[in-house]
Amino acid sequence: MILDFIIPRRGQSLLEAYDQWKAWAEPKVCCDYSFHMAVTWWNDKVGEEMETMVKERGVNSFKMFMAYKDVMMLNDAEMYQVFCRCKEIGGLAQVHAENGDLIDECSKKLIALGITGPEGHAMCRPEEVEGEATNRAVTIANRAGCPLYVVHVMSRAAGDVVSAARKEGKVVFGEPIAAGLGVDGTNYWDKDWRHAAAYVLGPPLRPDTSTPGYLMDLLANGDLTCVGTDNCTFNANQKALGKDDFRKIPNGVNGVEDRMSIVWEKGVHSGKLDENKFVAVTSTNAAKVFNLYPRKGRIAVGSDADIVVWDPQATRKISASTHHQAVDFNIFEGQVCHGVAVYVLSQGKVVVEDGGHVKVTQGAGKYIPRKPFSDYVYKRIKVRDGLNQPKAVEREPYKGPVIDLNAEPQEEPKRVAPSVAAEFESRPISSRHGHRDLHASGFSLSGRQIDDNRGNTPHRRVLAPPGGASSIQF
Ligand SMILES: NC(=O)NCCC(=O)O
Ligand SMILES: [Zn+2]
Repeated sequence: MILDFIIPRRGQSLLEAYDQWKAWAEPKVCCDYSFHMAVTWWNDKVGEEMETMVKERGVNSFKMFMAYKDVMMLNDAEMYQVFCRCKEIGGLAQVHAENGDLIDECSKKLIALGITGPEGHAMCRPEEVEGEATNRAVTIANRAGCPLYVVHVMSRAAGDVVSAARKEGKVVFGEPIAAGLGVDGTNYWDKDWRHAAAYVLGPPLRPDTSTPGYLMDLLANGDLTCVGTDNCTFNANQKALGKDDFRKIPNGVNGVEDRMSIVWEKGVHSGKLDENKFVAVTSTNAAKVFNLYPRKGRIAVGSDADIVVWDPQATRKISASTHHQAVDFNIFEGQVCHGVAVYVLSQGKVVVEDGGHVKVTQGAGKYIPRKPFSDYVYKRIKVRDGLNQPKAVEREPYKGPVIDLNAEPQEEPKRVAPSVAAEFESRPISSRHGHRDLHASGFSLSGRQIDDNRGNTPHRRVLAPPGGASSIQF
């Protein structure tokens, strides 16, 4: 089964986008499928449509972009609103965590410096940009009391944020993808433009070559939960839209077809995961998080017969020349992986046999609606909400005087000589607060006044610094 992302255009109705994606899928899809919904803009109507998505279309996960400024990016306040809405309707908030403002600024600088190739894509979004956004998403989710799923965790920094949040007990899930576990970001510096551009995705692969192994370690210890792919392929001539400007290279790489082999090779064959953990991170955990379990993610009477017969000893060499995906490049080209799917059954029918021969029927895949409030995600949240209702302090009402800080000042005391009073009144009104600007006053913090030398004029003292709520004593 696959879960695809519906991505409405900014301003487009979620329902309309759903219908469009469904119409694309229905005649072609070869296995069961369901949808996540991206929330690329926000207003009350979007909030209402999210509820319709959950109740009438079986969509229970909503992705927000913290990157792609001016196209799909939401700001923090909008994210908070969407997270709150997710919580009300039992949806799972998903984030693409990168700081879109910083990426935008930095990429402009790089272009001005003449760095236009794919390496610029990695240089303008270093891992702190992912780490910061991941931390911000965790914070916003925590303020909204909403569970969070971080899609495509691509760096040590982001992985560490997810680990720390989980250690603190926050309901946060992190998803590495096949690309991040199988290859690294040194490819962006390849001399062949076509090769380098083929690896462009967001967040990028990291030039730190220890990153794939580190992400696998987090998967092994349970800090990361499910292996996704974010499969989103473009041919070389489509990537070439950005031949003179890395910002125009369409983001996305392959992953679905090779995901299982990559996880087996880098995880099980390396001794980091056992076979049971392999099943959990490639299937069962996702079924639980997205509320498909036990229909999917389990082999048992009553569950769907989507089954892989796996030969752990067999090997295969990954190549664009033999793969089945509609793309002319494979980011795992040449890798030899242990672990081969000898047979695959979908809905009880054999769709792959003899270690690779595919025989599917287009349109045979069924849309699988998903219910909200998945236990795996929401059970802890519900208990906590029951225990932690915010409560006001009970106290006697305040009965003293209340001063209106915006009211016109009282008449100046009579004892101030008229010329001094005129000088005081002539100080400009500050544009920000509508009050007199004490920084420009003749008062001094030492207590010295403009009229100190005037015979019997009384002495005035400022009790609080300028800019704050000062009171002047006579
Ligand atoms: N990972 C990736 O670049 N996919 C394309 C859209 C997205 O950024 O999620
Ligand atoms: Zn994304």
